Amino acid sequence: MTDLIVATRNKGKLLEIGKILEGVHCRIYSLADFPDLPEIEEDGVTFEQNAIKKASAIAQLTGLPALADDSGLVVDALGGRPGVFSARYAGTGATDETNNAKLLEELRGTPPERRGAAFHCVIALCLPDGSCTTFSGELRGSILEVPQGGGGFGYDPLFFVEEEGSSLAELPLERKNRLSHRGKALELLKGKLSKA
Ligand SMILES: O=c1nc[nH]c2c1ncn2[C@H]1C[C@H](O)[C@@H](COP(=O)(O)OP(=O)(O)OP(=O)(O)O)O1
Ligand SMILES: [Mg+2]
Repeated sequence: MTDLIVATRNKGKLLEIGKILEGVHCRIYSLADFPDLPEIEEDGVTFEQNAIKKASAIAQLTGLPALADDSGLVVDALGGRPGVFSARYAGTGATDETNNAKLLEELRGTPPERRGAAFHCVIALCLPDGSCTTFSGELRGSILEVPQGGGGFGYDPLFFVEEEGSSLAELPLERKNRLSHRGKALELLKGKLSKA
């Protein structure tokens, strides 16, 4: 494989994925290289369905092997919500800020021992012929009561990682990549690429 397009509109994800793929012998494109591509509707009910939908649509439209990431936050006390709806948790026009505010609001009064959560990530790699492979990763942690740190994106300032004693937003990108749901899924993908 000599070309690969990373099919995400999320700049935080793109940065993390780009760093992990640095050593891969492949020319890496992003959606910015193809400004006319349409928005792909994420109407699947699982991370896997949405990842495959995004990657296969972009592979078809560009004629390039495409990689997509579908990920989200699964909160124990909320019965797994926001899950696949993480990006739209606070409704239409949701931003990282409004999503984080809604999460704090929904967990108000929930004690630390019941604030467990996990990030899930499914990476799909699809070829223009329609064939797809998926890789997944998970990271467990808990939801803080007050945001901590200025790095990362999304729910990072509220996601506390026990082993690090800090939120994901307090970790340098490379350290986050080493332990994150996305990092784990992409390492599996890299293992596969190196044998391809
Ligand atoms: O490491 C992470 N650190 C913090 N937050 C995260 C992370 N990973 C996923 N998330 C959150 C962000 C967003 O609210 C949702 C992903 O939604 P998701 O549809 O997969 O991505 P997106 O719409 O931002 O970009 P795109 O679909 O173009 O790849 O979960
Ligand atoms: Mg999305």
